[in-house]
Amino acid sequence: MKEANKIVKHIKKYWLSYSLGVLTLFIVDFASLYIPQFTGDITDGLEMQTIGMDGLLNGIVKILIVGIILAVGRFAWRYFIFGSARNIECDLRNDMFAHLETLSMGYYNKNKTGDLMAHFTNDLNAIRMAAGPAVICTFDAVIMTVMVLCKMILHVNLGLTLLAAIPLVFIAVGGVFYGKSIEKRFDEKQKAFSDLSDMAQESISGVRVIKAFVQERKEIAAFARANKENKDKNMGVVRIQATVIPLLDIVIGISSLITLLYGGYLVIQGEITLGRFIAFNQYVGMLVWPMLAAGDSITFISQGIASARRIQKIFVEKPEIFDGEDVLPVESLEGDISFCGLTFAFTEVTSEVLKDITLDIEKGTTLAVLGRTGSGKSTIANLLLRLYNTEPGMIAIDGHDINRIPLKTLRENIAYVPQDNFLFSDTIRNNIAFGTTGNEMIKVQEAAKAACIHDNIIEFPLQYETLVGERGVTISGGQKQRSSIARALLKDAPILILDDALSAVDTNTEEEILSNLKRDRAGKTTIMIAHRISTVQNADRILILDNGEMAEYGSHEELLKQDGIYARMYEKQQLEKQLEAV
Ligand SMILES: Nc1ncnc2c1ncn2[C@@H]1O[C@H](COP(=O)(O)OP(=O)(O)OP(=O)(O)O)[C@@H](O)[C@H]1O
Repeated sequence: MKEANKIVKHIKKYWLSYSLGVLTLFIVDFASLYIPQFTGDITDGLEMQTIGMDGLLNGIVKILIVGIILAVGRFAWRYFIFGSARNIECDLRNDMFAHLETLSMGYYNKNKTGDLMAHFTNDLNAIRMAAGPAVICTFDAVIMTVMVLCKMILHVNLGLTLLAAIPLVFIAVGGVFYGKSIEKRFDEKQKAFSDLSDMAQESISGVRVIKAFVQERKEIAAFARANKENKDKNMGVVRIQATVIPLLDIVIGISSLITLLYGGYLVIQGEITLGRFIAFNQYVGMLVWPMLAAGDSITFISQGIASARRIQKIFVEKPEIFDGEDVLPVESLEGDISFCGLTFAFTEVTSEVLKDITLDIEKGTTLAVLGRTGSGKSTIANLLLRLYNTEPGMIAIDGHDINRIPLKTLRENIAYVPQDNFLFSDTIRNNIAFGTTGNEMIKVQEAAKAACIHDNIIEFPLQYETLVGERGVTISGGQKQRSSIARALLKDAPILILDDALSAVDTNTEEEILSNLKRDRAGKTTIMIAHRISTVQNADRILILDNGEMAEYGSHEELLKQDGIYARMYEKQQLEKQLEAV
């Protein structure tokens, strides 16, 4: 039950609401026992002619009062118990989301989005069922059965009650096997649902690629396979439930027949009155629900445990990147960066992506990073943002080891334009203002102007209030890229990292953005990852990475003199320029 710890913590939080719910449930169950008794008394009174019209009305009023208690009570227990279950589900969902936000990139590299989404839907739903309906079912199955049996013994007959109780033994034994089996099948069902969610999520996100490569049929077939697997696993659960419910009905039916036979015999023998016999049959009827509830209770609890186990796997996941005990009380950064023998591999089993990089980026200067694809350029950006850990002493900012700078300070002092230019499903204005506390229009517009996107935005009918679709599909790739630059510029941090941020703009716009950057970023540090010489040639220092190594390092002029990789790239791109001009 270790898996249920998080849930137990939340159940404790709502103990008062649960207690009120259980108390009203008890009152309802207890009060409902009086209806058969009052009905039996009226029957006996009428048969023996010991009651008249007054007595009959009196009996009916008693039944009515019990009916009102039942109506109010049933509202109250639903409100308290189902309400608590909904609160627990809501709290757990918040906890899960907050926990996921703390997890490092390594976790997201290993886990699929669809799978995580399934935890938020199906698993939390199963936990809610275990925290709500299961509580009622378990209470009814145990307390109601005990109360009904007591009433049967005290009010009617011990022998008859023992006979009626025999099926309960079968149900109790069968329930143990049923619970184990349903838990296993439910786990498989949830896994199939995760895979299906993942498939749907990937296919919808990648729909443009699918269409461009005319792969719709293949995707449809793959989806159908995942969907069938999901259906089959669901059928596994349905089959076992479908077997158990008729079995319960049979057991209950046999029990009713036996009690009818033996009870009828007792009436004929004069050992019990007809009224008691009628009341007894109503009590047997009242045992049907607790028996069914026992089945449901086992189902809900088993499924809840399986889901709690799956969710617990997320909660035990520890963030790899966090502030250590030796964290320094640094609240702001200037932007002096130094790499000292920076060597990095993503995992212990993969090869080194960066090898022995040593250089300084002084505050207020611009470093450009060039290199073939896969040479490690973006990795440098990831390491500066501490999305992955580096060994102590390899990266320092303002003389502080990066691992000792508080994460909040580090990331607040770096503005970053990622390569994928992710935009949220929100207005352009809010997207640009994402990294700041307000969304003051003047500031948003200034940043948009510096990123050369303002003129495009004001052409949209809703201008800055234009909604950007999921992943920014309603605006062009270049516009998305420049909106992303504007977002970073508005943050106005001491360090700016542009990861291939000018790849989708024409050379004129590129020139304009670069000159705006020079003006706005004076005195601040900029790291510019690029593929084009035109983007980097005015940078103070240029680093050429080759297979993770520092192949060349210097200013534009120095690198041209070296007549190496950079000089060749320059010549090639000059040639291309001339050809374009022709
Ligand atoms: N999360 C990761 N796990 C393992 N390896 C990774 C991961 N991310 C990148 N790599 C590998 O690290 C190497 C460097 O990747 P990086 O993204 O830094 O290259 P890049 O120079 O920025 O390339 P590009 O110009 O194509 O953006 C590549 O070989 C890549 O496959």
